[in-house]
Amino acid sequence: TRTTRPQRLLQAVSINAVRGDPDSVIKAIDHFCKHTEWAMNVGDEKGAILDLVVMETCPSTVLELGTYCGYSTVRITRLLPPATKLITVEMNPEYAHVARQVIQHAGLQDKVCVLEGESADLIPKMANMFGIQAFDFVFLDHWKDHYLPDIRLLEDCGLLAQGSVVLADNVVCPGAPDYLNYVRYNLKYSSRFYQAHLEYTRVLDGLERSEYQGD
Ligand SMILES: O=C(NCCO)c1cc(-c2ccc(F)cc2)cc(O)c1O
Ligand SMILES: [Mg+2]
Repeated sequence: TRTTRPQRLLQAVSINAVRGDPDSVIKAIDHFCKHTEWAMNVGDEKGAILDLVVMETCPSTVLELGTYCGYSTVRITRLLPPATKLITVEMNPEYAHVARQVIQHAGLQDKVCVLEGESADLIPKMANMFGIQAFDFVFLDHWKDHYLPDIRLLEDCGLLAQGSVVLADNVVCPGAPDYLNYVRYNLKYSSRFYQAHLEYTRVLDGLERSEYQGD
């Protein structure tokens, strides 16, 4: 096929969503994925849980690993107060390019920084790049075998503080068993599981919310 799935998703947004309206961008993507073509966005069911966790955290600093087409970036950023910044990391340049356009269609480009590159390379540079101490909220949605090494790297770089909340997608499907074992049995975290389904399907999946207890 000439176009890619992210490009077809972006076209659905540009045709069906109202410029500057994040909720219409979210609805357009969910409609596209339910009726035209499945795509690996967090989706509406898990997205509603994501919304609740973001709202109860009221974060000032947010990190997302795994932007894809920017669906969860828009979901999170639409809930943040004006002064807040969200940093999202995507290693696939084509995904990053589509995500920037989706985020712009939602009118949220001034609150988001899309970083292209490997999370392991970028995490150690973030404190200096953005003048931040710790992240209040982290959303893990990138390669599932990178969840564990990256949360350890965030700890080692001092980017998690007491009360920091880490929410991980897909802990059942595709699964992140080593990550789950770490956050559930490590006293540095208080973890809980939110049962849900793989986006746009009836396959079981879920989110794991892990609160850092401090050093
Ligand atoms: O790999 C994923 N994300 C990182 C990509 O840069 C990912 C995959 C899937 C999925 C795929 C294929 C299947 F059969 C089941 C699940 C779902 C997701 O929510 C995801 O985030
Ligand atoms: Mg996911």
